[in-house]
Parts: sequence; structure tokens; C-alpha cells
Amino acid sequence: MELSIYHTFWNNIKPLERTMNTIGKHLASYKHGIRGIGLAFHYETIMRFHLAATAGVILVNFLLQISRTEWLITLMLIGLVWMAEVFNTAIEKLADRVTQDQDLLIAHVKDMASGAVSILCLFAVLCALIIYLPYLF
Ligand SMILES: Nc1ncnc2c1ncn2[C@@H]1O[C@H](COP(=O)(O)OP(=O)(O)OP(=O)(O)O)[C@@H](O)[C@H]1O
Repeated sequence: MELSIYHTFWNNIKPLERTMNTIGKHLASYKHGIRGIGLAFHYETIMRFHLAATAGVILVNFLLQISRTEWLITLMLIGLVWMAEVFNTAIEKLADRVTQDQDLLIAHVKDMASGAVSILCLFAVLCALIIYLPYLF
């Protein structure tokens, strides 16, 4: 009888323990992610430009009193640009680890990673114009 209580207890506690471990791992990955963002700021000065641009966009959004949908679009674009820049920085660092020598493929990899950020920035500017211009004229 006592043994059965023991088994019941452990059978109930194990899933709970597993859940706690999963939550712990999840929280740890957020910690690594935050450290990664800090590292991107450390390696790439352009991250400061993105921060200033983000502050500028948020200020303009408040001043122009844009709609909720327009807020969502601008916030998503800000997030995507930040994400692309952090990926770009990570790819650059990985490429530098592969070789510090002049290498054509490394040049192509870095150019493409940088191109991804440029595409996003171009479309973000187009979206900003489409959203803001009707409020101004
Ligand atoms: N090992 C290499 N071999 C050949 N070309 C390279 C190499 N490293 C960098 N380059 C060239 O120099 C460019 C700039 O690379 P760098 O690592 O200096 O990044 P960055 O100045 O931070 O650029 P970005 O503006 O894309 O963030 C690359 O896009 C690539 O064309």
C-alpha cells in the first residue's frame, strides 16, 4: 500500500519536474538571447543607429497619431530589421571564425547577409512613406 502511494507520488511529480526543467531551459535561452542582443550592440555600431531610428519611428507614430494597424506594421518592421541585423552580425562573426584570409566565398556570404538587411530596410522605408505621407499632405 505504502509502495503504491510512493509510486503515485513519483508518477505525479516527474511530469512536474520535467515541466520545471523545460521552463528553466526556456528561461535560460531568453538569457542567452538577451546576451546575444548585447553582443550585437558590442560588435556592430550600426545597432545604435537602429536604436535611434526605432526611437524616431515611435516618436513620429505618437505625433501623427497613426492607426492601430499602422502601429502593428511599424513595430513588426522594426523587429524584423533588428532581427536581420543580429543575424547579419552572427553570420559575419561565424565567417570570421572560418577564415580571416581574403576569401571569395566569405565575401559572398557576408555580402548576402548584408543584402538581407538592405532589402528589409528598403521595404521598411517604403512602408514608412506609405504610412506617413497621407498624414503629412
Ligand atoms: N575574409 C574576407 N574575404 C573577402 N572579403 C571579405 C572578408 N571579410 C569581409 N569581406 C568583405 O568586406 C565586407 C565588409 O565585411 P565586414 O566583416 O567588415 O563587415 P561590416 O563592415 O560589419 O559590414 P556590414 O555593413 O555588412 O555589417 C563584406 O561584405 C565582404 O564583401
